[in-house]
Amino acid sequence: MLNTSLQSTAKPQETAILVGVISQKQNADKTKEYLDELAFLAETSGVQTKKVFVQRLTTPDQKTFVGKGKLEEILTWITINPVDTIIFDDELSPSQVRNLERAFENIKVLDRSLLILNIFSQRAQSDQAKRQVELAQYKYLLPRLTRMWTHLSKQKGGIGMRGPGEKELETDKRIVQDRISLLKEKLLKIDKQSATRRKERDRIVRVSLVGYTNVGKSTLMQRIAKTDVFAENKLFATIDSTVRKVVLARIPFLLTDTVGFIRKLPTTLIESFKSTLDEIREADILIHVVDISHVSFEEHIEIVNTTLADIGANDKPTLLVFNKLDQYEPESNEGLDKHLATEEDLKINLERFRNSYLQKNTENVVFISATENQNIAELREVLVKLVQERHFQIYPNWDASQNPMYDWQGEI
Ligand SMILES: Nc1nc2c(ncn2[C@@H]2O[C@H](COP(=O)(O)OP(=O)(O)OP(=O)(O)O)[C@@H](O)[C@H]2O)c(=O)[nH]1
Ligand SMILES: [Mg+2]
Repeated sequence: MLNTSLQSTAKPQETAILVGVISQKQNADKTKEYLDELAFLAETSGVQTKKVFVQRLTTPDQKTFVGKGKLEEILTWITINPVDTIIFDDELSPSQVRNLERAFENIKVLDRSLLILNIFSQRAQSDQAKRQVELAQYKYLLPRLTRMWTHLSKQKGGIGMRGPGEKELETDKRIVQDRISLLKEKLLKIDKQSATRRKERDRIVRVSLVGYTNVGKSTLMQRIAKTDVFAENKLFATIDSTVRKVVLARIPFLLTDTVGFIRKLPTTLIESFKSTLDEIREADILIHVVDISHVSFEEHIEIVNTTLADIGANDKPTLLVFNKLDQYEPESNEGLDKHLATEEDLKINLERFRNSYLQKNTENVVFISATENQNIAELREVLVKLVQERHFQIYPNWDASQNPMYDWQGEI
């Protein structure tokens, strides 16, 4: 009895199928991994993946992303196994969206960008972040203002719905354009305020935590700043930056937790989040956190470095922190079998990573586990060294004993 009553009241979970292509640019392994990540993104926004479809194509089909045959196959599958949503791994062009919506009547058509935008809109807390996401959503939708628009706005609840989609009346491009201008104006005002606020903090060393999404930035922030910062095993747990004042070895500095990066981040989102990214651009020191237990951690490092270069923040003193050491499975030097790996292999693996990244101009490499408290003391030592260097550049005559206000503050 209890079971049925529970079932009848619980809202059924939204379901989806995912579609990706193996192309000249993206081999089978990569595609599988991207689709795993897409499934994680879907899960993060409350959608359960029912099936994944993949097609080999030189490049994605211009009209419908996948070819005719594959489209038929998907349609047949859906007839037997109805789902709410179909999610494509790459950003769809406006005409692809139109064609796919014609093919998949009554099913929501989403792409990776829209899914990410949706997660951002669910998670944004501050006025600034909310408006930034809204702006990105409008910019994304403007060239796609066709059936998709009304389609989204007519749906009751579910993903792809928050933000602009809710306002059914605003189906007119002009209204959307007006809204974009208004949002830009408001954001400009907020920007000016935060620029002033940042200036006021100018004379204190600023450290920013950066990295791919879900690597443990917020968890590490908690370790260092001993505060409650929202950390969760979901993508994009942090959208708004959090700033904390920290004192280590009697040197005060500001520590900022920032939004994680991901591959194929919608371009409209990067544009709208420019001022949030200013926190990173204006930082004195970066702590680049990496999840060493992730199979693609090296690619993640590349993506983060490219994004940093894009926003002009790639020339800062950086502390490279390999996190989740507790979950890392070293490769055995006898072969690649991870089950045969020994403590010695672990050391050799880590040494290899350290050397390879030291060569790539990163002076400081630390291996830690933020949750298990492993090697945090070593991290602290390196961080103190970097902060001190910068601090004494700003205050050549700093004398901690003359600044007793900092004495009582906590240290890790
Ligand atoms: N096993 C293990 N898990 C960790 C470690 N550090 C963090 N995690 C877990 O990884 C998940 C993500 O951690 P967060 O701190 O939210 O990661 P983040 O980088 O802030 O993520 P976003 O804000 O989404 O970009 C959480 O479930 C953490 O508990 C670690 O050292 N070991
Ligand atoms: Mg976070």
